[in-house]
Amino acid sequence: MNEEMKECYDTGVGKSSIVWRFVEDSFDPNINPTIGASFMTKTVQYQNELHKFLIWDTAGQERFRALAPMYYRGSAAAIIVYDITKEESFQTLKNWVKELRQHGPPNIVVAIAGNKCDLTDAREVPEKDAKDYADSIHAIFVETSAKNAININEVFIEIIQNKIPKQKHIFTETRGCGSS
Ligand SMILES: Nc1nc2c(ncn2[C@@H]2O[C@H](COP(=O)(O)OP(=O)(O)OP(=O)(O)O)[C@@H](O)[C@H]2O)c(=O)[nH]1
Repeated sequence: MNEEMKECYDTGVGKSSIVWRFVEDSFDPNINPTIGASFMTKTVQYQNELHKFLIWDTAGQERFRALAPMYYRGSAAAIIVYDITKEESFQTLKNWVKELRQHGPPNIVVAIAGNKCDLTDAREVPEKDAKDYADSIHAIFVETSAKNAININEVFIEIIQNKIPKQKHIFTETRGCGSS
């Protein structure tokens, strides 16, 4: 991990909630923080083909951040999550992008998810700023709400459209610090 990742703001951005919404179509307002990492799978049909996602949901707490490379090293795609109501989480995300570029697989598909878009009154990160940043690094970008099921399936469909090989892992993370 680099020096910039000392400050970690990726816990609680909604990584697990996004995965739960995608895999189980449910939402738990009292979900516990992830310990270490959790693993889930989901198969979706898209344009007459089955695509199986093997998803590592990494922990956002700083004490787990050193584990992240174990999960992203073998991954075909990474969903990096920030909270649109927390500017710091967007800055942390940029550090994660740098880390993935430096140490991740060379052709990893990167998707940026600005989660909690249902909390518009508390927004701190303008959608345009995040979209411009994502475009500048050729990443997929969507604003999501795990709570209201907004754009959750769309993130994964966009990853399929970016032509990741079948049966590859997905790594979700939020940071610039660790993952979730
Ligand atoms: N309003 C709103 N709350 C959300 C949303 N997604 C998650 N939350 C809430 O945010 C809190 C943290 O969600 P988690 O899914 O545990 O976040 P995480 O990023 O996995 O957290 P760590 O496991 O600590 O890294 C929980 O109280 C969720 O209910 C969302 O889209 N909208």
